[in-house]
Amino acid sequence: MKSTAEEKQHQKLKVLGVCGGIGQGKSTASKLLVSDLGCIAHLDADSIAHSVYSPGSQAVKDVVSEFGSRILAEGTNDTIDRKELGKIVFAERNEMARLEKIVWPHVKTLLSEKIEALKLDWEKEKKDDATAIIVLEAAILLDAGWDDLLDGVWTVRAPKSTAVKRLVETRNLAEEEAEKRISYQNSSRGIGNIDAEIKSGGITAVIENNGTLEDLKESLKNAIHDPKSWK
Ligand SMILES: CC(C)(COP(=O)(O)OP(=O)(O)OC[C@H]1O[C@@H](n2cnc3c(N)ncnc32)[C@H](O)[C@@H]1O)[C@@H](O)C(=O)NCCC(=O)NCCS
Ligand SMILES: Nc1ncnc2c1ncn2[C@@H]1O[C@H](COP(=O)(O)OP(=O)(O)OP(=O)(O)O)[C@@H](O)[C@H]1O
Repeated sequence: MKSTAEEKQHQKLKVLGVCGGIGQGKSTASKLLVSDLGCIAHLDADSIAHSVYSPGSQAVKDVVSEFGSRILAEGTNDTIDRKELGKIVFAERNEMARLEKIVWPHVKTLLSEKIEALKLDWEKEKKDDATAIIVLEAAILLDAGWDDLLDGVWTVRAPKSTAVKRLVETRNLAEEEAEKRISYQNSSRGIGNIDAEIKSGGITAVIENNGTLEDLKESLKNAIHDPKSWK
């Protein structure tokens, strides 16, 4: 018979952070983890960040007071035009840092609430499921300091040439634009400095994504079952 401690360990619901640069495959990996590998939910930080900009919210007021009314959608005084805001912040790192300072705390609050709600639902169902995992996909999760929410942090990695090819083929981006977007994220933790993050324990597994979707699925499956992939 299992001891109570063993049982608890067995039933623990884990939160897995998936990071990686644009076009490397973090979204594909996160979806596979749920559709094929038994994880129970996929939270996407990009969409959660978008929901922070709901018209009239405190975040919108704070962003407008920082960047001015030029980032409001035409004819409104409470709705952010994300494309306009993007033009400013993607062009200049310091501008993005100002935005992140406002937005990231709101995103973290929403994330924590969503994770708590999923945990409560799972506890109620009392499934004896050793691989009950919530997946949080976020390119910037280490920079944002969300690792305290996580039981493991995996980075999905593909060679730059593969990522550029995939972005050109599937997102209709010009090659130069794809390269520019990849370079933009190179200074993010867990994207441009993977070896140092592995050494310091910031990243607990690297998922190579240079093959087929079946290869990616196999790597993810191995990582789920490898204790070294978890904190
Ligand atoms: C600048 C904003 C308004 C542009 O919105 P838009 O809908 O046009 O683009 P989207 O959000 O889809 O982002 C496009 C790509 O850039 C990446 N990206 C977005 N913000 C950042 C960032 N701070 N650092 C690095 N990459 C980023 C996204 O992961 C995505 O791959 C929006 O990206 C934003 O609010 N960014 C700041 C908040 C943030 O860091 N979000 C990322 C996850 S929380
Ligand atoms: N192993 C693979 N084989 C074939 N295509 C792939 C593979 N992995 C990812 N792709 C494709 O490459 C493109 C980029 O992948 P994905 O959207 O998962 O990247 P991402 O890291 O989430 O990027 P972003 O930061 O923009 O969200 C997608 O169109 C996806 O279908």
